[in-house]
Amino acid sequence: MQKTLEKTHTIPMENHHEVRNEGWPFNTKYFDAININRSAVEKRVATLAGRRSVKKEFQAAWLLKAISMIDLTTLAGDDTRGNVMRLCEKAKNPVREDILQRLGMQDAKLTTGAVCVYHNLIPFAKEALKGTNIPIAAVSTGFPAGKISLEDKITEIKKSVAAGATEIDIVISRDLVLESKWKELYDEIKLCRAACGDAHMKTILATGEIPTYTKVAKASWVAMLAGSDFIKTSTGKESVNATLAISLVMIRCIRDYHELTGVKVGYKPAGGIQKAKQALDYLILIKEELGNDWLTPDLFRFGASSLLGDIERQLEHYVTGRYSAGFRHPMA
Ligand SMILES: O=C[C@H](O)COP(=O)(O)O
Repeated sequence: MQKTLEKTHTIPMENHHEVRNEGWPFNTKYFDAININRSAVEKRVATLAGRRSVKKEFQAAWLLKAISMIDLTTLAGDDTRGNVMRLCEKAKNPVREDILQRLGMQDAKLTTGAVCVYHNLIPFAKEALKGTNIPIAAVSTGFPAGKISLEDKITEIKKSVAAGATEIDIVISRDLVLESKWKELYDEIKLCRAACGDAHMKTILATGEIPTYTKVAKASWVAMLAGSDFIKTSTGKESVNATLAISLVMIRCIRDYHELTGVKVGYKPAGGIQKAKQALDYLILIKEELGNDWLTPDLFRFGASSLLGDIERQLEHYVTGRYSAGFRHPMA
């Protein structure tokens, strides 16, 4: 039986967002008064999964949408040309043809939002993605710890852009957050943004290394004021990576920044998002807090290495009624 999705989409598939965040003059007045109540945040997200769910054909449509917002990532010490080439093939064809056909989505030209790799693997991604519009994101600025000089950070960014990355994921100096050196942090991020040129910049806060939600919120503000196109939770290498609670804190800052400036900054939770169900929880949170405008690859991405495999498995279950073994959905 064909389970076509054409009439059941609840989220638009097109991207409309074109305006970049050019930043805003630094002033601590925007975030001085922030004081986040941790238990209120945790209570709000704890009820999310119980209160809201996405069913059947809506779920399949949302999962396809989620795929279009994945930064399909490999950031491993043993990355090779071969596994980056395979990753890119998966980014181009994220769901098996027979599953897409049964969903009536074979002509949707579905791809992931981007691929995300280390700098020295950009040429292989470029080769594999030639002729597509799939962006190459590179992690930069001394990823994952950020413990290099600012001069070296700028040089790294410029090299990645020159090599063909159109998105740069930078890591911030966490010590500046820990010591509340907000103006220094602003200046550092602003210089990184200038070095990115036309490449879009996602600023990784590494929230697992920031001790309070209040500091996460303040760092989110500084990153946006300095011109980040996206704010991103984690490198995937911290002991605590993306969580719904941290996401709530960060996306409310995005909402408030939009109210102040009229500019929409994107959001990227990353690290530890492996299951389709988790992805749906994030999408529900975004829809509830920011609205449908943010449910586009221009304003929302998952940073994930293995999420796609589980989503494909759930889609196969939707069309066949059976679960296949995880190894049938290799590479993400
Ligand atoms: O930015 C992306 C993360 O490094 C991916 O983390 P993950 O391997 O836990 O999915």
